[in-house]
This record gives sequence, structure tokens and C-alpha cells, in this order.
Amino acid sequence: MNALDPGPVLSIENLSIDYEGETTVHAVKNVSLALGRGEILGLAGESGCGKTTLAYGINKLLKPPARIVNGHVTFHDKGGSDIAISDLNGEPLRAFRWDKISMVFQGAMNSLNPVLNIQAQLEDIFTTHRPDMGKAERRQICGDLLERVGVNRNRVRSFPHELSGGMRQRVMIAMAMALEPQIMIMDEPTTALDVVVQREILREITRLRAELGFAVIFITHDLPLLLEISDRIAVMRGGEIVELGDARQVYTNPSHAYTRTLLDSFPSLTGERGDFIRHGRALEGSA
Ligand SMILES: Nc1ncnc2c1ncn2[C@@H]1O[C@H](COP(=O)(O)OP(=O)(O)OP(=O)(O)O)[C@@H](O)[C@H]1O
Repeated sequence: MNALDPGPVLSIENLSIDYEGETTVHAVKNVSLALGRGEILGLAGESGCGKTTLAYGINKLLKPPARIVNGHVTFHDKGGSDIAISDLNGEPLRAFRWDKISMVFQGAMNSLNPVLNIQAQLEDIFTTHRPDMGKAERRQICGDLLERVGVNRNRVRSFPHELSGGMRQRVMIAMAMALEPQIMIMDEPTTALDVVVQREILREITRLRAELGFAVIFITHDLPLLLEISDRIAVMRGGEIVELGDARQVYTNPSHAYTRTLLDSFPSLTGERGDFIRHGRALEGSA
């Protein structure tokens, strides 16, 4: 975090989201949260607790029957201005999404267009959002972006089916990073990948965060993984945040009984296999 600019990059105040129907589901209940600039915030909780609904709510991606029934989400731009995300619509909202906050989802790698090569798909972001950028610069940046996420730049000519799942997910992360957003929301971004590839990508994300300074909201039900990469962890249950604290404190001394239950449900957190967590960056006291 930048010591000269300690303010949050995002504030969520009393956000409540319902799915309206014959029986209304209160999916997110009165959530308040401040995301620090450059912080990795892990959002944990069992299936159905409201994590994805909250992520969509932050970026105004919800569709009916979902409805924000209360609360505000404010983005604090590094330029100093505040943007009320709930008030954005149409073109300003579309521009805001890639530019200031971007998202990567679990199935994101399958959303690449199968008939266009990677170059065309990466370039499209710049032709849309940076129309004044020249072709040569665009091409250069597309290659740079791939290298940044650990994919050889000559892969720009590949089509999605020529890449492994891990590579495609890296391409999606490159796309989400293309405009250097101040926040990246990642919803189970590595769940579909094998453990080795998952770890490599997570290492890449934490390295890039250190290099570029973006904040991350990282969503997963995999608490051990969150303990490894997060500065702070929020635990959701039944639409509410029941615990919010730094990763070490959540691991060693959770304040809510439910967090303990969640921690105990991961056998890898106990015994020798838990070593990797205790030696993790966030838990070494320097976070
Ligand atoms: N389109 C919908 N219509 C009605 N209810 C919905 C809809 N989508 C989600 N819900 C409900 O909202 C609640 C929160 O769901 P959400 O998908 O946000 O949870 P989650 O924590 O992200 O779960 P998972 O880890 O399984 O993705 C759940 O009770 C779910 O059944």
C-alpha cells in the first residue's frame, strides 16, 4: 500500500441485494467494506453465501431478478475523484468496467472467442477503450501483456483451442489487466485448473500486484489458498460478512465461531501439511 495515499480505493456501504421472486432471497445483507489501495482482500464462505452476488453488485453487473435494495458502492479514483458506481449507466459504465475495475471469472477462459486469435481479442480492448493508440503500439502492448502473465509473446497468433486451460486463463488475466485497472475482482479464477498451474498463476498475480499496485478482491471457498495470498480476509455467511481481519489474525485467532468451523473443514490446515501456509508471505508478519 502507498503510505502517502492510505485511503481506500473502494467503499461499500450497507449494501443489500435481493433476488426477487415468489420467495425473495436476501443474498447480500447490509455489507460494508473498504478495500485498501493495492490490497489483496480474500472473500471466503461456503457455496451460496453471496460471494458472487456481492462481486456482481460491486461492478453493477447484476441482472433481474437481482436488485440492489440498499446501499452504495463508491470508487475512489487515484486522480482524487469519487465515482458512485450505482449511478453509472450505459457507455460510462462500460468504459468504467475495464478501465477502473476488471473481473476474471472461473469460466472466463471459455469466454474467449474461438474464431479469433489472441492478438485480435487483446487488440479489441485497445481499439475500443484507447482509440487514439497507434497500431504499432497496440501490437507491442499486446505482446508485453502476454509476457507479463507468463505466456510467450508469439502466442498472440494462437487461437484459443491451441492453448491449454491454464494459458487461456492467463490470457484472460492479461485482458483484465490491459488497461491497468485499480481493482481486479477474481471469482474462483483458478478453480478449474490443476493445483500446480493454480499455484503458478497465483504467484503471478501476487507478483503483478506488487509491480503494478492494483487491489484485488479474490473470491474462493478455498480458505487455505486465501490465507496464502491475502492481506485481509472477509468471511461471508448467509449474505453477511461475519469476520473481517488480517490473514494472520483470521488464521490464528478468528473472532467468529463460524470461521473456526470453516478453518477446521480444511485438513491441510492442520499438521505438517499446513506448513506452506505458515511460511506464506501474508502470514510472516510483513503484510
Ligand atoms: N438468479 C438467481 N435467482 C434467485 N436466487 C439466486 C440467483 N442467483 C443466486 N441466487 C441465490 O443467492 C444466494 C447467493 O448466491 P451466490 O451465487 O452469490 O453465492 P456464492 O457464495 O457465490 O456461491 P458459490 O460459491 O456456489 O458460487 C444463494 O442463496 C443463491 O441460491
